[in-house]
Amino acid sequence: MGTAQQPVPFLKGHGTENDFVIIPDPDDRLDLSPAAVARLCDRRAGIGADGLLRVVRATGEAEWFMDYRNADGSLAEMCGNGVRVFARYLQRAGLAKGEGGDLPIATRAGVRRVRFEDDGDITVAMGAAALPGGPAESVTVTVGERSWPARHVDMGNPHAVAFVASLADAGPLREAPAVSPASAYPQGVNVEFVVDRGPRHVALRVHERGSGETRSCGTGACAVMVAAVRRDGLDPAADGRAVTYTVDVPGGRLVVTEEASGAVTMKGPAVIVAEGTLDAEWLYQSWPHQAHISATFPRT
Ligand SMILES: N[C@@H](CCC[C@H](N)C(=O)O)C(=O)O
Repeated sequence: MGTAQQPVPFLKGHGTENDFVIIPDPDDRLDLSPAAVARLCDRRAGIGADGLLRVVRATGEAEWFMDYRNADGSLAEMCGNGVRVFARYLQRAGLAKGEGGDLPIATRAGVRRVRFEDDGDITVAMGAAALPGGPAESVTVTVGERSWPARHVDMGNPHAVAFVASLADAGPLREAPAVSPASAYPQGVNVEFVVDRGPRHVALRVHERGSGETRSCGTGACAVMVAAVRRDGLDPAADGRAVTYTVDVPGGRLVVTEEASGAVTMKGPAVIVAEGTLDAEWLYQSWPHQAHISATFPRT
């Protein structure tokens, strides 16, 4: 449990403007309720962020576990931008053993390896995408009166990828798009809207499960790339050649590669912008909306 009187250190960072509160908690002492996470991520009454990264010491292949939470306090399996920002924090804190090689980081979706590039970017080995077959392969995304066919892509967390004529077509995205059949996504879904910008170059908007529309989504960029490769009739496995796409997001640019093995890598920036301490009494106070927030995955 956290000690209510002790200030709680935090940092703030972002990757292509997908922003995170980072809470170092090496010894796993803090019990951050969904309400406390939502309070921290609130852009008016809190620090403000799309999600939270709690840094916890792990045992096994990876020395550190990324406890990722969405802005509404719910848990998610994986966060692509988050894992780069998490790695940047470890590097800055002198905790990134394996620098010069690959640094393993544990997530709920399994271990992800990151590499610090000479140009300052961080590359993440995101694992292979899963492309569910059968009725779940093709889903329909609806916003208001408009609907689009979409592809179900799993990057450790669930995505529905819809190719659209214009990024403005989805409107202001104040609410989560409806995705059917709902049975394809029993835990909810992240939705990407995608347009072409040129050969092997796409741009997206994203509505994230648990966070709303954000300026970027790393797992979303990978899901989009994997869907675009198939839409474009490319087959890295059959050709025995990696394929790379540039994926523009509202907050910047990510470069995503699918290897012949199916392994996906994502390269992009990660920045720490501030650090400070949180008032623990504010953080741990009971909150009237607590009853409306639920976590849908196991805690670790
Ligand atoms: N922004 C993230 C994805 C965060 C999790 C997502 N909202 C979910 O619930 O699956 C990324 O960069 O991948």
